[in-house]
Amino acid sequence: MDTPPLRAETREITCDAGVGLPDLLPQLQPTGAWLREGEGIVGLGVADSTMASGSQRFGDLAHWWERRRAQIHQVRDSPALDDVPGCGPTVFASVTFSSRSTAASLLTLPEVMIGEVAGHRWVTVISTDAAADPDQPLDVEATLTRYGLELTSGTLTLIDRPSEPATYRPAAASLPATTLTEGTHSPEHYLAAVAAGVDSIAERRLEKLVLARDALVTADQPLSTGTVLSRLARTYAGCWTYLAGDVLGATPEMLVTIRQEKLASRVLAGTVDRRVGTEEARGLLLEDPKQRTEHEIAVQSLLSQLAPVVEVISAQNPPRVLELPNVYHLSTDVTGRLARTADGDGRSTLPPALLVAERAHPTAAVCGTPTATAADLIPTLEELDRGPFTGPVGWIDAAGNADFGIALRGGVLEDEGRSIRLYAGCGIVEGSRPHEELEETWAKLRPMLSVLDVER
Ligand SMILES: C=C(O[C@H]1C=CC=C(C(=O)O)[C@@H]1O)C(=O)O
Repeated sequence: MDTPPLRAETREITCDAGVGLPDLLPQLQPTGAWLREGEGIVGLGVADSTMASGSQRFGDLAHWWERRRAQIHQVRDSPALDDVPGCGPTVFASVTFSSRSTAASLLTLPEVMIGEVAGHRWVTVISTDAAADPDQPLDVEATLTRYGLELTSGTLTLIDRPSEPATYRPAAASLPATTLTEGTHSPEHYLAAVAAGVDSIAERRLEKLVLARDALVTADQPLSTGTVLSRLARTYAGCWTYLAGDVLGATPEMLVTIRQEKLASRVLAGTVDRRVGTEEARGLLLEDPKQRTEHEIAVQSLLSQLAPVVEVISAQNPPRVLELPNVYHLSTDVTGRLARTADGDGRSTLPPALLVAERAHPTAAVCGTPTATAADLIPTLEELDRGPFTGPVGWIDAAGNADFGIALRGGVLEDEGRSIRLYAGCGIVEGSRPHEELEETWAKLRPMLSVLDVER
């Protein structure tokens, strides 16, 4: 199919003093987001997009972006932005956990992107007007106006911004009243699924598997996605707050970060509720063989799955304890270097980011060991289509840099944003107790429940 070439213009900007992306979000209707510690990228509108499904979904999406990015004519007003990851035309990505999911895996190229990374701030506007004269500059200001933004002398503001920048703070931005209801199954169904998983482990059919459940939050009006993301980005600032398609949340787990040939990952497995004190939690995680085994299985799965595409890879050892506002996790950071291969013309190339993510997915933090046995057993016991939950979520820029988190601690918007289906799961190993795992799912649902103002 013939697709028209796209034009992209990136401009360096400033914002009012003290105003960052989380302050702008409640007034915007983002179509993509990726934020950590107040920095990141937010997308508005859609310039182009694609969907894929089945076992070829990673390859199909990778192929689309390889072709599409080569068709974008880029202009930048500042060389300082040249090597900033995520700057310029960037797609937001969400890939389903299972190749058998009925949900779509997708890439979205927004029409407008606002970014802030390492002190650099910018807007990128992508022209969707195929009939426009390619020699005429893009009307960046007019495009921004359509999204409620104003760019004057290089300063980006909301058109109807509050008179005092301090009142950008979204404390007052409210959400409609919400109600929590049971998901696809009852909590008893989850207890039975975990008990059956423990039995399969006792029969030595597998060593570990991750079992999830869902819960539904409904409202009488559409939920403001920008407000939900802004709240997550503030409360869970150390996590990666994400939106791609209909999936959003704040994940603490990084599947792969790619910066040219450099690769990094953060593996989490092993959890203790934050209601326990720090010293006690450290003991419960670092000195419990069950938690250490569950964690080690997840680290080894990532290392062995990435082995074919890396030259060098190493994992921090021993793991450390990561403190989040809702839970503590055992955490291992992994770093490595991607292997170059020769393409058809003999040029040395790096594997596309989506194909690296395909290798890494699914780790035993979201599936199990052996992977194929766990992947077969999970749908039988969960009786759930996870859709994008526990799949890779993030972004890829035109230079091939990418961040793919694991879509955890989040949910999928349904009914035109009037409801959101939340998901949480737990790693099951020998000795796991169903009631403790059910309680752990509540701790993992807490970030979303709290930003949605849901009392449990
Ligand atoms: C499957 C989830 O978490 C995974 C990631 C970190 C710790 C986990 C655990 O301790 O069970 C899970 O493997 C979830 O948050 O829904």
